[in-house]
Amino acid sequence: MRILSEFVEGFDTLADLPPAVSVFGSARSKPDSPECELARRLGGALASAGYAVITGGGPGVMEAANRGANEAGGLSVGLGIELPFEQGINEWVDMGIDFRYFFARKTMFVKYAQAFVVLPGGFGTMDELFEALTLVQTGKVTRFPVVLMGTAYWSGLLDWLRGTMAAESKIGPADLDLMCVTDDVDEAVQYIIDADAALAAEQEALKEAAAAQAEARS
Ligand SMILES: CC(C)=CCNc1ncnc2c1ncn2[C@@H]1O[C@H](COP(=O)(O)O)[C@@H](O)[C@H]1O
Repeated sequence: MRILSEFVEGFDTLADLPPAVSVFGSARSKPDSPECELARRLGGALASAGYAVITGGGPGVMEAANRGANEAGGLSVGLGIELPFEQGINEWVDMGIDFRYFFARKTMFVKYAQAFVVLPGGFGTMDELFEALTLVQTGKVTRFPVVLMGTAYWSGLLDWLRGTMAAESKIGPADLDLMCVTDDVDEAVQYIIDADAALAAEQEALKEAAAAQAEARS
């Protein structure tokens, strides 16, 4: 069955991936647009910090992030999607997988990444952003940093989330803190590194507490 084989191929191919960050953004942005320039610098900075960069493997912001990672000597991953106006996986991807189903592909973006960075984009980008926020909000993934880059682009949405969605109690006040919003590549990467370190410390403390409990029982 194609659906199952997409999960199996994804899990097999990505099993040995080093720590990675998924980067999202518009398929339509021109290579010389500010968001592509930002995505390229971000891809490079993530690669320099030791993260593989995962994108949707398409054009625009995806291609720019893959390009930045590739040029900085990092691992550049593209999880492509079969579309009627198919353009193929961009040339900056070292490890590419093609999916027919969005939902199988979306599982891979979350399962194999330590964090999401979301740059300006359209419906596809919104879908990916709000899926990540829902997973964090409901505790289906823990401590998953979500970074929004492009403060001017996101400000209208953030105002609405604060002024309408939170004001009418459709989300909790703390839910808005699930995102870091910045234009600064270094700040974005540092936020991810800090969240990684906090999670590692938490897991270590849990392990030590479990070991101490086992010791006390014996
Ligand atoms: C020129 C054009 C529309 C090509 C489409 N080719 C695509 N290739 C790969 N992923 C895509 C594509 N279109 C949308 N996506 C997915 O949706 C997001 C971008 O959608 P949008 O442009 O923001 O809404 C990306 O992060 C990606 O995961």
